[in-house]
Amino acid sequence: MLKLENVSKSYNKGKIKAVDNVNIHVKPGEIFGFLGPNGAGKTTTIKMIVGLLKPDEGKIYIKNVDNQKEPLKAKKLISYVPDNPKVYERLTGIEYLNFMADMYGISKEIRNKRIREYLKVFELEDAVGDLIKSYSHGMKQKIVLIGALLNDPELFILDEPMVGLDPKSSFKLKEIMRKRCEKGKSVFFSTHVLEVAEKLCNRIAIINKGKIIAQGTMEELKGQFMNEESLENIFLELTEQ
Ligand SMILES: Nc1ncnc2c1ncn2[C@@H]1O[C@H](COP(=O)(O)OP(=O)(O)OP(=O)(O)O)[C@@H](O)[C@H]1O
Repeated sequence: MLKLENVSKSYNKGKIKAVDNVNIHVKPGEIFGFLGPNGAGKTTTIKMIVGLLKPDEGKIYIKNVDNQKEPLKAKKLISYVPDNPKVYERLTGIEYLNFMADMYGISKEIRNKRIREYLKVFELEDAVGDLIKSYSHGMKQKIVLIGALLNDPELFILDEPMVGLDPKSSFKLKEIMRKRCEKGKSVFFSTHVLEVAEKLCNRIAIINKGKIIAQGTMEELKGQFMNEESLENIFLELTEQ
């Protein structure tokens, strides 16, 4: 579903190596957690996957589509929720959702069904006619999530999705992630919340100083780190070296 091959990216004319020869493979039907301390290179990696940044080296494939060679074809397969969603504040919720559906060329019938369904899930039905600038931070996050789900993406990519969501919304999002994966679709998300990653993810990669320092299922990681019981211990041992 998603393959990163020897991907690297530097900032400031090579002075900061944000992502260093990263290899990641996400399979269909997987929830994949991308973990790492602050400044490890998570957002830079995600921005390269979604086509907002160009890798200095390496290749990224989404369902075997090279995201540099065929960017539009690759973008049709994904949806992206950034860590700090900037929404068009002068649109109403429903105008924004229709705009997103137009961008992906979704028919009226399908979009109306999906919009109704997700507005109900995230309890935004009453606010959808109001301007987004009147929304709380959590409501803005939820409208962006709904917008990103409208194209029913093969690969759903989220940067720190749980931050700012209340426990109920966070629970609903996790349910949506699980259901998508049951249908053979995939989710790739970064998080600092290790308990969420441990419970939710089929596989995990840990990045530190731009390099992947561990990748596998929880069982595989526990096998590698025999003395460590929890993901938190493994994470701390690896990232404090
Ligand atoms: N636009 C930029 N210009 C220069 N350096 C940058 C830029 N964006 C990120 N960096 C640097 O690249 C490295 C990786 O940053 P990145 O934002 O990818 O990490 P992150 O793992 O997402 O961090 P966090 O968990 O704090 O969001 C850091 O050293 C950061 O300071």
